[in-house]
Amino acid sequence: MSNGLNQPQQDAVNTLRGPLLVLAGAGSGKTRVVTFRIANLIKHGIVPSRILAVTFTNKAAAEMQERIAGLLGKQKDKPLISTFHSQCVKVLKRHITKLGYPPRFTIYDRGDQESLARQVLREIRVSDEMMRPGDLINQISRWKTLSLHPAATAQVAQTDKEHLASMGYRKYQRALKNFGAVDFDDLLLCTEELFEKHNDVRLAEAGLFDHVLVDEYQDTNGSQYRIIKALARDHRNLCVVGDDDQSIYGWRGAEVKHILQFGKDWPDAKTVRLEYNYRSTAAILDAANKLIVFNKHRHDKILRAARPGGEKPRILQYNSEVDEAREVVADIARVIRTEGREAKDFAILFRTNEQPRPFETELRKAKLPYVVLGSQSFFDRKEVKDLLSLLRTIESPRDEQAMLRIINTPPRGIGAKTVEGVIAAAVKSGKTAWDVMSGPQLNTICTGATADKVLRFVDMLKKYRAHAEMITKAGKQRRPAALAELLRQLVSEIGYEAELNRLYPDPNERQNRLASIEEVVNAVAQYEQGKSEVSLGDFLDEVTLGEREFGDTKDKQLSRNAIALLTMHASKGLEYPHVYIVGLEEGILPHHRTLKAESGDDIDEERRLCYVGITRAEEKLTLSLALTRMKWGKPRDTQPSRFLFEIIGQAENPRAKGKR
Ligand SMILES: Nc1ncnc2c1ncn2[C@@H]1O[C@H](COP(=O)(O)OP(=O)(O)OP(=O)(O)O)[C@@H](O)[C@H]1O
Ligand SMILES: [Mg+2]
Repeated sequence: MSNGLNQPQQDAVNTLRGPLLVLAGAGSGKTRVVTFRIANLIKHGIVPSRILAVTFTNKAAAEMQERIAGLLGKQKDKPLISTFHSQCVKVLKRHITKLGYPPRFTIYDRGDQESLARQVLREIRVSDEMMRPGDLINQISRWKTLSLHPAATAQVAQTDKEHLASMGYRKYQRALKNFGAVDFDDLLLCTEELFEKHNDVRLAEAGLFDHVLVDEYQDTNGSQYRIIKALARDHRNLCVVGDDDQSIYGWRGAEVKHILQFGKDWPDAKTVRLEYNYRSTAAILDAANKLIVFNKHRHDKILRAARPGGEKPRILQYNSEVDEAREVVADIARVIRTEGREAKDFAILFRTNEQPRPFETELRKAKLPYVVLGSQSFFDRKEVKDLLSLLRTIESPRDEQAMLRIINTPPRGIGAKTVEGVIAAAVKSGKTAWDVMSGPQLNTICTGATADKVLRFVDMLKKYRAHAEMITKAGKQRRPAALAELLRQLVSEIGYEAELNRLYPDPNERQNRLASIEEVVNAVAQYEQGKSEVSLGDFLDEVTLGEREFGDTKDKQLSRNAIALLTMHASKGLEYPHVYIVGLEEGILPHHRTLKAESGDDIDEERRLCYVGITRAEEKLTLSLALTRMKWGKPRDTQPSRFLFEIIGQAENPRAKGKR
């Protein structure tokens, strides 16, 4: 072994051309191979910016960028390390007009999607009891991850509910396009469609790179799979790494078959297997291996511990979820105190988003620093949404969701009646609400005084739009923090502070709200730093894609040294010395939704999720459960998760028997 790579790892890193698959278990150094291979390609003269590496999360992308800088030193020209979604945004920015969208499109987040769904359901007269906006969005997303367009869903819909959803989907999609907006799934679908229908676009985009590398390949869905294929088809320099045992996004349309059939798509592919796990001790790895053999349909794989020995995982039972939270936190505090560990060495892993609450309470009581990873609560604050909507309206006036949110916030005398009139006129004439508001039709909708108010609003937006465009054009010549300054002016011109005073009589609350506005301004200023060209649209995209965060950001908190609270889904690829997996109960892990399903496939995915969780631990793993848990305000008895019995060897494995 040299330079920290074992023989097969070196083999992969030194394979500089052609299709390459690294199929290997958790912690075996797959991500390390991707990173070292990029560095090696650069050493062999590949221009860094002609290398594209795709990862699943922004955090993974940032970590990889850092590791490469560590290997090569800081360089000006960098490889492009990106998530699927960010890369698609770049493609769409260059070519989306070919699909009939405006060049400046908006990306809808979950909140925007739901409010549009609410509108659509109202239009087709579906009540909340029949279908909630969230249900419609989930169904649409399921269809989209299968690359089904509205027309196709009318064919596959079977139940009444699915037929309604199909109708809703058609309306939803039409409205999105009208507003010049796309949702997260569309980012992938539209890119796929562009590549499929416009070969010139595909050639131009594929021609930007000589090498494509993909981490966590087991979790690619159909669109992602086809996008990657389209990008790598000509140069064939495609390296994918993954682990079929860690495929945990089947519910989002990911298909393990993509990784298992890599050799069929690329017959000359070289396959490398890694058999040593460098992350976890043998005792932890043993638990993981005992669990995962219970799954059907596995690719046989060897995974040995490079770190011998270690402590056996602990299994702890508590009377209630409150006890569980208190004792886990007390345990962490004890280890920090007596073993000289730091807060950032710990992670508490959950199955559901509701679980962290009691833990947060206990951590606060214990005055331990913590960070909840993967939560977006800051963006859900009213004042932050208001401000971002205002910026979005300035950037892209067709974005009706954003405009309707702020047309009368703070109140400027444009009532609901006027708004309804504008929308009705827009629908009737096939125009956007913005066209109606800024055209002669306005006078037929409202009285002169109201029309004046609308016009003043329109003019204000136009003024800021022109201002923002000037800043973009000025490039490097712009004043420092020019966009942040624009935002400050805007906040003052609309009188937002006075509005806060009116809404929140409590001075503390007001101060809080004001602070989040300040954070948005700060974020804009940070975005501008060191960029040669800036634009409002670019900033907003970064925000929506989660690349840019505000407030007490995760990064800030992490560098502040904090205990990580995260779901097992979000923990993919990460590692911590001490890991606590909590709530190991039937109904939580495996999740109750999967218990109903007839086929065992869903349970298998839950088992893989548990496997992902266990294999995050380097030195010490603690599994815990509560014997009772509150349901609708009453404590209910629980049952230990079947996975616990499997781990400790007290479950019969029908598959192991069948094999012998
Ligand atoms: N040859 C090696 N020598 C020493 N340490 C190694 C070696 N290969 C990998 N490691 C270390 O093992 C740990 C796991 O590596 P890495 O994260 O690349 O694994 P992975 O296969 O991507 O895991 P996962 O499946 O969880 O994504 C890291 O801390 C890495 O630095
Ligand atoms: Mg990895």
